[in-house]
Amino acid sequence: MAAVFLSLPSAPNLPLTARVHAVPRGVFVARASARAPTITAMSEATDAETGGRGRRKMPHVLTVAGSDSGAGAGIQADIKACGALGVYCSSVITAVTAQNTVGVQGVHPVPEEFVAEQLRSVLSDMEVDVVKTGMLPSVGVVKVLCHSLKDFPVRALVVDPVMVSTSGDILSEPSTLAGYRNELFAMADIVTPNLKEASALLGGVSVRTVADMCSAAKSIHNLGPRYVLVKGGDFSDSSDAIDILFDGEECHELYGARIKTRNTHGTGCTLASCIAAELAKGTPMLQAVQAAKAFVETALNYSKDIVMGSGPQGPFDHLFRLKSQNYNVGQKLQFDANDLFLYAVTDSGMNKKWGRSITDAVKASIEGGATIIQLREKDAETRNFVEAAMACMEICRSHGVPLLINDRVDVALACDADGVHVGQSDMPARVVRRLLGPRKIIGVSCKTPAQAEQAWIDGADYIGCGGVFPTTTKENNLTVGLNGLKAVCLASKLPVVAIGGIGPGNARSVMEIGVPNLKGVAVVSALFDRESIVSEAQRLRSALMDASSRARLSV
Ligand SMILES: Nc1ncnc2c1ncn2[C@@H]1O[C@H](COP(=O)(O)OP(=O)(O)OP(=O)(O)O)[C@@H](O)[C@H]1O
Ligand SMILES: Cc1ncc(CO)c(N)n1
Ligand SMILES: [Mg+2]
Repeated sequence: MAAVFLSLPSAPNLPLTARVHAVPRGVFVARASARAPTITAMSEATDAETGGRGRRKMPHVLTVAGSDSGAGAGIQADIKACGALGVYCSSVITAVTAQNTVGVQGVHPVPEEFVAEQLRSVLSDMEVDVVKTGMLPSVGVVKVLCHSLKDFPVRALVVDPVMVSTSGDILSEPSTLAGYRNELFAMADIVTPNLKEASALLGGVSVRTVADMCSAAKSIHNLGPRYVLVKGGDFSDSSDAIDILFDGEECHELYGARIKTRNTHGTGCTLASCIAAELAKGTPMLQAVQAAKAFVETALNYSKDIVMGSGPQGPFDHLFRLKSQNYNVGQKLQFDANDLFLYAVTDSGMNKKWGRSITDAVKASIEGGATIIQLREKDAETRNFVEAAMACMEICRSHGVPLLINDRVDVALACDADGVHVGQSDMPARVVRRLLGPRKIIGVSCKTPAQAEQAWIDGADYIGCGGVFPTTTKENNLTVGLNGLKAVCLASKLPVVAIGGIGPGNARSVMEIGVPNLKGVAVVSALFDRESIVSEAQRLRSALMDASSRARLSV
């Protein structure tokens, strides 16, 4: 039983007022069959209460974990991480620890029956989407949790098999290992051991290299979870933070920058909570893991100089976005791939030829229907480019059209653009991601399936594929043709925009290659090397609309 389970959990409000312990189990077991009708009934009631404005469901993660008095890890990290990602987090506490930056001074497990009671309270009432587990101090608690999840299924289960703190203190009985291996893992969508935990789960095998991580991930996958993420935070002599994700078929090497800081207490709890939060929002697993990793890296970077406590491992600040303009202002919550529909790439040479300012070119392309703009200024002075980019940003924001900058991450940062587009010889997308943070849009030009796979691993949001047809805009540009475009689309999970020699006359033939992730066409000369940008954009738009309505009709 891998994915835990599609139906949204819910049950009627139970009379849970001021009781201490022991609620009869049978009451809760019986709820399962009443689940679907209950949701409808609750929606109607709440619609009436909100005066018809509709019911807003908040994504909800339940963390089942231990309390860390120092609040860097455990329940406290989980609540902060979910909160930072806009997700509600309820908490079932399995143990209370006395803990600080020096280590763990004491552990006080919560009685198993009371863990069960907390689980019933939350799961029976509060529409949990995803359960995330952290410190489960005994095999008894693992069993209690498995029972609860069978009674109250949720959409996904994230298991962080916490065993030992970084300070070396034991956080779960050795017998818990058997509970994980024999019961909980089979219900898990993802399990996230660190190097030592991966080794312990496999009877002490050595996990010291990336190849070891990959084979450990495969062996743990045999215990039942759908995905395994072996975390490499403990590879402290590497300049990268490398994690390995095994999806049942392939091992993906996920690279991030290793932040030089002592403030890494709770990275594992935070990572697993962010994965859970993203899954609760509906993000697919692979992207959820990437977003979580980017969050940890950005939080560590923001917090690297914080001084708290005298011990070797300090906490970091999960709520950095509330405090830092860099990580917050004007950011899109999620990239909308449909924005790639009519993608206008400005060209400084062409603007010069037609005597246009870059802002006039941008205004006209938006007026004609462009859905995203990229500024490609190969020969502008930096100061002029930044000024023009700021002016274009204002125009684009006021029309709700995203603006990307070609190649120049510094210019994108300076004008707070929505993102950057890079080619194969520009800065690697994963470095761009590190500089721009998790929420900006990153596009990568790719000609081959291998480049497309790398773009995804590096955390890109979309692929630009071409030149599809021969073009004069780029010298010595290899043409991939419609077949090359199709091969890249089929090989990638990312949305693709086609580029190179495309205009109103051939846009339809491009869109008709019939792959769902081809989202639009990007054009340079078809708009900017023409007398009227507005009317050329309109012609192109109607050719694209025509192609998409035909595609819909033929489905
Ligand atoms: N210094 C660092 N810079 C960047 N990323 C890091 C760093 N340390 C850890 N990470 C990342 O944090 C995530 C958690 O990995 P880690 O191996 O630290 O987990 P853990 O040992 O379970 O953490 P903890 O037990 O301290 O909560 C991984 O994605 C890892 O790559
Ligand atoms: C309560 C708790 N959970 C997890 C960890 C692992 O970081 C910790 N140190 N403390
Ligand atoms: Mg851990």
